[in-house]
Amino acid sequence: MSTPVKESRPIVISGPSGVGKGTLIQKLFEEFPNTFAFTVSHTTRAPRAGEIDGKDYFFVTPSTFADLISQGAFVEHAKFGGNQYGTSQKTIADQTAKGLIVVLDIEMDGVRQIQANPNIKARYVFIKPPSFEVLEKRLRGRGTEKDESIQKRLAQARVELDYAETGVHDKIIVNDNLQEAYEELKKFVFDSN
Ligand SMILES: Nc1ncnc2c1ncn2[C@@H]1O[C@H](COP(=O)(O)OP(=O)(O)OP(=O)(O)O)[C@@H](O)[C@H]1O
Repeated sequence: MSTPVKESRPIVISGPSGVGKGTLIQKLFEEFPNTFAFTVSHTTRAPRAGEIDGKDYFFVTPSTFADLISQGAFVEHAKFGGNQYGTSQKTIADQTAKGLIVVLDIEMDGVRQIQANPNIKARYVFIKPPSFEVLEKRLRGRGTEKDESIQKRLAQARVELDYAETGVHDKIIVNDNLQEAYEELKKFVFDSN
């Protein structure tokens, strides 16, 4: 079922690794399968078990990634946890042209770059953990990262949380109770302009 929306500006969802962005976005897509669209990011990181090239990410080598940067293909690209991630201008334009609302799940440097890009008029949501301790617990509980990667993500999380304090996002949602956070996200997506 598709739901009428007031506008089709892309929604940029950011927040520290492990805070629950993927979980919230998945719920939104499940409830409204014909309203939203993902853009498939490019990354130099290795696929996790079950991830499919071209669906979850375009998995590329560092050299291909560098070529795409020099061609100006990305609206944002960033290095995180030793790997590079980028969103192409084309993937956003293609989905918006279909009448879908693009949902972007990106981290802080990417948010900054999109905010500086006059061609993209997005709305910005920050997902915040109830506490740093809870964030660490979720990240460990997910079981996808080695300890070194968890430490990197937690260090980056502090920087992300400080950035959110500067008031650059349109909406900040604390993901404590998942259902409540999801309701807040839906309200923002469908109600505000
Ligand atoms: N409100 C919540 N309460 C308890 N656990 C949660 C909540 N939201 C998400 N989780 C759990 O926390 C873990 C991290 O969630 P998720 O993978 O969605 O994070 P993420 O922000 O997408 O991380 P990354 O940026 O690394 O992809 C998952 O195991 C998820 O099930």
